Amino acid sequence: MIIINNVSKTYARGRVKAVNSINLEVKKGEIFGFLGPNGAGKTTTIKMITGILKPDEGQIFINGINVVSEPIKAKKQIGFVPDNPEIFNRLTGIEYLNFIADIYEVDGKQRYKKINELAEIFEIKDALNSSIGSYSHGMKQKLIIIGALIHNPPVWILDEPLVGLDPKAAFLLKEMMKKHADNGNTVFFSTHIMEVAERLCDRIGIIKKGEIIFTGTIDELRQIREENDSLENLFLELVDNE
Ligand SMILES: Nc1ncnc2c1ncn2[C@@H]1O[C@H](COP(=O)(O)OP(=O)(O)OP(=O)(O)O)[C@@H](O)[C@H]1O
Repeated sequence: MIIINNVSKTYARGRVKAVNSINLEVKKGEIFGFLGPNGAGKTTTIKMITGILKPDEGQIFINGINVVSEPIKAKKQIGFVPDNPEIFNRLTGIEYLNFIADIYEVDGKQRYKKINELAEIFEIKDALNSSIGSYSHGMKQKLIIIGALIHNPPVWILDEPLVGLDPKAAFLLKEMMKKHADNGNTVFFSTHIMEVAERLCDRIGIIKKGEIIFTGTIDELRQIREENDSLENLFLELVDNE
């Protein structure tokens, strides 16, 4: 479960208000899509949820753990896939995964099982002994996803996870996200594409210029957007973005 209470964040010494007093609650068993156009504040919010950035105001709890006051404990709950897969090019895939498994104190048996299972699913087993520098964008992304899930985290946070993945890998990841939520866990992901959210999410939140302008189901969005011009325009913008 993720709780975001009145969270704000500014950049450039307060000149850029990236996130403005947002409130969100994502429950266990739920896939939550965080939607918004470019520059809306999605990545900033995700960086605060994962403890990379500290909110200027407000609090964030992951399964009841305060991200700022108990950062290590909170991070153990989270599997995080960032939007940019630029990672340690000089390591081999398996060195990277072992490094991540060491940080999360995953024992040998579990890491072997998880790496085997996920590398098989994403078809990068044969590449694990090659250096990451030789990987394509999609392969790096798959490696990051495996690394993010190696410690079996209950809460998945994914920043634009489907961008750059081939259709088969995107399908597999979506299936994994559904299964994870069906097992009673939490999945939070950002996207700027309405269609992705429509197909995958139990609920969505829409952020625009740092403010949450809608939370609810896709059906609820359909009902109210006809009466709300600004939401309707944003909806069309997000659909056009595809
Ligand atoms: N390090 C930074 N310094 C100054 N301004 C920043 C910084 N990072 C983000 N911003 C600004 O904060 C706002 C929110 O950016 P953010 O990256 O969170 O949006 P986003 O919704 O993730 O966008 P995108 O879909 O393009 O990734 C934007 O106006 C952006 O220009």
